[in-house]
Amino acid sequence: MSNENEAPLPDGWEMRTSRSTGMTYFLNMYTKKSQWERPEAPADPGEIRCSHILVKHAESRRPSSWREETITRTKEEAMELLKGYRKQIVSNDAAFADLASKYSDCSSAKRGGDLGLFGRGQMQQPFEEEAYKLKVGQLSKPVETESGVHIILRTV
Ligand SMILES: Cn1nc(-c2ccccc2)cc1C(=O)N[C@H](Cc1nc2ccccc2[nH]1)C(=O)O
Repeated sequence: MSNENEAPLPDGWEMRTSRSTGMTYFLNMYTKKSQWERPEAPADPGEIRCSHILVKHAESRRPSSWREETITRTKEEAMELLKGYRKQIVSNDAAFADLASKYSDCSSAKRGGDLGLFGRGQMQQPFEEEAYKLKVGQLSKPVETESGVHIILRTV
């Protein structure tokens, strides 16, 4: 039985009682791994799944995409475009996957921006850092990487 005075558990954890010993342990609801110590930080989700809309610019690592052979827009112009897409999504005037499939400069545009499942260490650091902060269903603020400027939707 948890003491009602105890602080609530960080996100993603559940308190369980061992059938064999009656001792309390803690279960990471994402990875199903357990531990005896009371967690002090949100449970690491292991792999997550995200979709994104990428707008490249002239300073992008590869200023070319399925949409445009040579991308010449400035970083500022890319950011303005992306903020416009984000506004349409937040106001429900457009669906994320529709805008991604039309305007994203990433080849994942063909899948509505879906990147599939990924773990830490697979994506460029600024992208990973922002993606792992998101709760499922949450849309990020614009994020800059060497590829360009992104908005990220966490889906799993
Ligand atoms: C990381 N990744 N996954 C796909 C992908 C996934 C599923 C289906 C098709 C393509 C494409 C990419 C990729 O790096 N694309 C690059 C652009 C890009 N740069 C990224 C940096 C971080 C996250 C996603 C990113 N996408 C490109 O097309 O020039």
